[in-house]
Amino acid sequence: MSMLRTESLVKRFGGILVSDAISIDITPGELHAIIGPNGAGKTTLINQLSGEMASSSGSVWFDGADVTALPIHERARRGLLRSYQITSIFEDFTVRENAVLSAVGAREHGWRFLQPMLGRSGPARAADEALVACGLAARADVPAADLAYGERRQLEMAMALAAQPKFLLLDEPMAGMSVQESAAVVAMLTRLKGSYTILLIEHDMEAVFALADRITVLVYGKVMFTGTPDEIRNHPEVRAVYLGEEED
Ligand SMILES: Nc1ncnc2c1ncn2[C@@H]1O[C@H](COP(=O)(O)OP(=O)(O)OP(=O)(O)O)[C@@H](O)[C@H]1O
Repeated sequence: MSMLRTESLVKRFGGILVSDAISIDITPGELHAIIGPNGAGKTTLINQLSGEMASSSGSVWFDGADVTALPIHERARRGLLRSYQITSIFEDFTVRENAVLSAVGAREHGWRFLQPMLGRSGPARAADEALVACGLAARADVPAADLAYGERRQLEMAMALAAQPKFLLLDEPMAGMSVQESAAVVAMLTRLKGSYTILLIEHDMEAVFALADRITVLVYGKVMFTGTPDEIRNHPEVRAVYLGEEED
């Protein structure tokens, strides 16, 4: 059974075909990476999966249901979540308050309940677990405004996890990070692996090959190949078109 599946998904911008009949299939608990040269259509595909962009044709199936026609918030409510689409970080709130707010928001209780919720089991527990998973437990009581760039990205991820999604769409979570910050994100994703189903777009090939169960190579909007990291490494066409280009 698949958690997320697309059938011949197409996106056209005017006359330009950006997603060219993409069919992918992601199983529960899998960490699936999408790689491809700049402009291959990776971000467009994530936009189509999250619901930020309507598809020109084809379908998206999530958790057994056809969600192609559903708007972004309805897909999020069903547990298909893109990390940054969570409420933006509130600077004056502590790290923990931000995570609790996200957990409360996901349950559609609304804001005014934030204060009492901080002491309650459901959202507070989800928030604390998310902070531990993202390596931010020791920073829980720090105002979000005091976080370093890498920690802010970790908080965004913690806020997504606090909402207890079934599926996480991660678009370049390591972009703009230092080597140490990237290593912290790889460690975090390694801990999360298996507990969540994750689609990861990332240019850092070392991270992708360390983390992914399977990788899909996208070139000019088309799926060139899907396989395990070893299969990708040894695929002549992929090496020539993509990995070779990266080495250059
Ligand atoms: N709103 C838009 N209107 C017209 N063309 C677009 C639009 N969004 C994206 N494109 C085009 O679609 C193609 C794919 O873009 P996309 O950002 O999805 O690629 P990508 O693989 O994510 O690239 P990168 O690795 O550089 O982030 C590009 O040629 C881009 O110019």
